[in-house]
Amino acid sequence: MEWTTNFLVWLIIPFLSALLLLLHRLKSGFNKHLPPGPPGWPIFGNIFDLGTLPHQKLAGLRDTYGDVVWLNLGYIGTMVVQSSKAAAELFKNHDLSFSDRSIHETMRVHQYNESSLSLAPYGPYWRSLRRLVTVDMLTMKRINETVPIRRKCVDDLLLWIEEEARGMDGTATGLEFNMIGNLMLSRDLLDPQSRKGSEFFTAMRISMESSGHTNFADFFPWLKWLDPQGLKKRMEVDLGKSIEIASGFVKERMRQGRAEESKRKDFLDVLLEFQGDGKDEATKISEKGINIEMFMAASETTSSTMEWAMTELLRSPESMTKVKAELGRVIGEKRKLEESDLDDLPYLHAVVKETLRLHPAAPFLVPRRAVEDTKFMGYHIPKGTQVFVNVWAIGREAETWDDALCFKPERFVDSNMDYKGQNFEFIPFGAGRRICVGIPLAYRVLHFVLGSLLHHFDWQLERNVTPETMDMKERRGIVICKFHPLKAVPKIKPIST
Ligand code: HEM
Repeated sequence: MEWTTNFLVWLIIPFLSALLLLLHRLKSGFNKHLPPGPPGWPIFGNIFDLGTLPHQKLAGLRDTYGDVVWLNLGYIGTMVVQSSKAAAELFKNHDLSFSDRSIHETMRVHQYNESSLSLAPYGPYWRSLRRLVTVDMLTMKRINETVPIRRKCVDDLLLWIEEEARGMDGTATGLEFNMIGNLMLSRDLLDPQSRKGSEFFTAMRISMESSGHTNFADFFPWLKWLDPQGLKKRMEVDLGKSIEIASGFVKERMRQGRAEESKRKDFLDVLLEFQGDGKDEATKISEKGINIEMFMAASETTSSTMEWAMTELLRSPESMTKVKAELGRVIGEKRKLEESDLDDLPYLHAVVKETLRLHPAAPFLVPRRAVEDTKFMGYHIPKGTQVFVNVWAIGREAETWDDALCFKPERFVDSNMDYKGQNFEFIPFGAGRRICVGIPLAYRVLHFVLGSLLHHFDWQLERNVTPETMDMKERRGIVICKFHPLKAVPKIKPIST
């Protein structure tokens, strides 16, 4: 009896899936002019074409299918933009049509997506959240007010490295978390005394990894309730833990009033004040949403960029010598790098840009979604299509970049090319309406932390590792980190403080 039931279930599920899929594709433009793409499997479509590192696998399809590729990921039609030409067309002429977000199932746990800026559907709620963040939180004034906090974090880090002499392994991530923690909550999340801080950090890390996995429930909506890989369940636990800890911080602050010791407003104060006004759509903002979001959006992106920068510099001793020579010339050996020095360090800027070109933290941006049926480069793109802009492929396209695969910061030294969304060959922070809101903060953090690490120490590879044999493998996730964390050995230089 049980056998018969199982047999019927396994017969009916694929049949129903195929039928629903066919109806869906007919309705959403199957018979219209979609971009070309690989043929795919029945029912599953192109899910298996994604491989373990989809940005790399899809970049390889450009030669066969051109600048815009179509994939059927189960039920979800997906357009992949693979060239700077197609990206320019998208952002200059169709930004509004592709300004929605595609939301993965794991991001729905604890209603996370409902109070998130990066996942908010394009509309009035997104606009008011975005205004809150750009006008109140991440302004130049606020970033300048928080210089001493970053100074203290970097000093602690330098001291810690000096004492432990343990190299970079895990350090950049820790530092970044610490820093954003301070900016958001005036709190040292990585204080070794703070058990809550380290629990928060671990839970967030696992959440980020879980949300980057291929989840069949994203491609077959009727599997959502089943959560076949258990990813949503795992996310519920880990994100739940992060939210609980962050909410604890918020409640504590509400009890205590503003952080007495600094007398400076931090972002959490801004948020709490804003919630009080009650006139705006975004009054719905809950402590869990925007706080967790800022940790997620800011921490892994900046820390993985720093790790890749250090990796590339250790692989390219000539660039390492040049960047250290510039720091030596501008700062000298007698003092530390300050944020006010950053404008005088063009080679350091070029190192960061070259790193973002080869290793954009979010290789598909944050996936977009078509708000309406759109005619794009002669193709019919149905409403609801998921859109990947493959910035990893764009940063390596041979037509734009000489020696595209080589790390050569010099290419940016006398160039006006910037990552602020105007040069479509170089869009690691995205472009258009939904461009990253954190660019001004990321700019400060990346240059200040990397510059300080380079100026304060001489870095070497571990024994038995050479620039040629260094491991460059990527780990899949929402943010592309190094698969094996970088291990580098610091040599302390005598700098008077
Ligand atoms: C190296 C550092 C960073 C990189 C590479 C990066 C990259 C990105 C990318 C690619 C997007 C999507 C853009 C698009 O769809 O066009 C994005 C969005 C976003 N980023 Fe960043 N980011 C970084 C740092 C930060 C920081 C420091 C913060 C905040 C403190 C932040 C907050 C956000 C938010 C809130 C969004 C969503 C914006 C929206 O949907 O309107 N990011 N980021």
